[in-house]
Amino acid sequence: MTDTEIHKGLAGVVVDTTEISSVNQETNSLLYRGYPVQELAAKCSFEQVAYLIWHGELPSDEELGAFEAVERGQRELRPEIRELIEQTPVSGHPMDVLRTAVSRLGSLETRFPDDEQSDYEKAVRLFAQLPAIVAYDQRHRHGMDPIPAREDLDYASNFLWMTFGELPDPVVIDAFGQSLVLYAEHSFNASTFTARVVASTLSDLHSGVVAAIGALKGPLHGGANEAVMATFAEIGSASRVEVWLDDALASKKKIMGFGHRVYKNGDSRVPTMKAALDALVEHYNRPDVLELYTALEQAMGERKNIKPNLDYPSGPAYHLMGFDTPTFTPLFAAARVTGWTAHFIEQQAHNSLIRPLSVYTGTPQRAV
Ligand SMILES: CC(=O)SCCNC(=O)CCNC(=O)[C@H](O)C(C)(C)COP(=O)(O)OP(=O)(O)OC[C@H]1O[C@@H](n2cnc3c(N)ncnc32)[C@H](O)[C@@H]1OP(=O)(O)O
Ligand SMILES: O=C([O-])CC(=O)C(=O)O
Repeated sequence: MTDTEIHKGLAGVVVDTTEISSVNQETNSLLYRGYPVQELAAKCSFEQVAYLIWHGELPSDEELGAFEAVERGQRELRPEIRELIEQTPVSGHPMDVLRTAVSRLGSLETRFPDDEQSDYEKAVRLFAQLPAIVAYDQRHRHGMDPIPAREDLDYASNFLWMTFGELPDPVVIDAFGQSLVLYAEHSFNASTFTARVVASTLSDLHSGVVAAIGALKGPLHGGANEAVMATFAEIGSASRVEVWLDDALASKKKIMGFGHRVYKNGDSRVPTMKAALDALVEHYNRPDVLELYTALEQAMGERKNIKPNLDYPSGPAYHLMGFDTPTFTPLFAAARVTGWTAHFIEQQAHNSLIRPLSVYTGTPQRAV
C-alpha cells in the first residue's frame, strides 16, 4: 500500500513499538520501563536507572554491585582519546570532539561477535568512558590537564571530580545526578530515531551513537540547553526580558528551551529539574538567575502560551554547577547514550529496515 499523504517531520506518525519508555502527552508523564521518571530521579542513582533502561528491571544489590564494578573499571581515558582531544583545536565544538572520539572508540572495538551481548558490553564501555571525554575536553579548552577517574566514587560524583578536580556540595551532586536520570531516555526523539535508522541497516553500535550525537547537536534538539544559556547571556537581566522577547518574536526567532513536539502542555521532566535548579540557586546564592528564568518563562506564557522543555532548567543548572556552556549538550549525550544504545539493541532484535517514501516534486522526466 502506498500512502501519499505527507507527514512532514513524521509528526504524529507511529513507526514502531518500544518496551523502553513511554511519553504520554495526555497525562504529561514519562515512564522508563513502567517507572515514573520523577520517582526514579528522587530514589535511584543514575547507574540504577541505566541498568533499568538496558535490562528492563531495576538491579538487585548484587546486580548493581557487579554492574558498578564493570563501569568503574572502564572509566579511564584511553591514550588514543586523550591524544585526539589534545589535537582538536580549542575552537572546535565539544560535540564534534565527542562524535569523533566515539567514532575512534568504535574503531578500537572488535566487530565480532556482533550480537546483543557484545552490543550491551560496548554500550557499557561507552557509558563508562563518555564522562572522561567530556570532562577532559572542558579542561583542555581551559588549558588544564585531565584528572584521573576515581573508582571509589559513583558515576555522577566521579564525573564532577574529573571535570573540576574537587567534589562539590551534595546538593550539587544530587542535582547533577537527577539531570542525568531525566536526560537518559525519551522514546523516539530525533537522535534516538537516528540511532534506530542506523541500527536498521544492521550497522554497528558505535555508528549508531555517532549518528545520534550528530542529531542531538542541533539547537532544535539537545543543542537547546546550550542555546538557553546564550539567550540568558544576551538578555542579561530580568528587567530586559520583555523588550528582548518582543523583538525576538517579531523577528520570528525560536526561543530556545521552549516548546516540544510531543508535550504541548509542558514537559513532564521540567518540575523535577526546576526543583533541582532552585536548590542550586539557593546553594550558590544566585537569585538573579532565577529572576531571569521566571521572567522569560512568564513572558513566553503570556505571549505564545508555550511552555519550557527540559533544556530550559538544565541549561542554567549546568551553568551554576560550573560547566562551560559548550559542554552542556555533551552532558546530555553522556546521559542519553543509555537510551540510544538500548534502542539500537531493541531495533536489531525486531528489525525491519527503516526506509520511508517521498513524493517527487522535481522536474518531470526529460531527455538528456
Ligand atoms: C530535550 C529536547 O530536545 S526538547 C526540544 C529542545 N528544542 C528547543 O528548545 C528549540 C525551540 N523549540 C522549537 O523549535 C520547537 O518547539 C520544537 C522543534 C521543539 C518542536 O517543534 P514542533 O513540534 O515542530 O512545533 P512547531 O514548530 O510546529 O510549533 C508550533 C507553533 O509554535 C511556535 N513555536 C514552537 N516552539 C517555539 C519556540 N521555542 N519559540 C517560538 N515559537 C515557537 C512555532 O513557531 C509554531 O507557530 P506557528 O504555528 O505560528 O507557525
Ligand atoms: O522527545 C523529543 O522530541 C525531544 C526530547 O525531549 C528528548 O529527546 O529528551
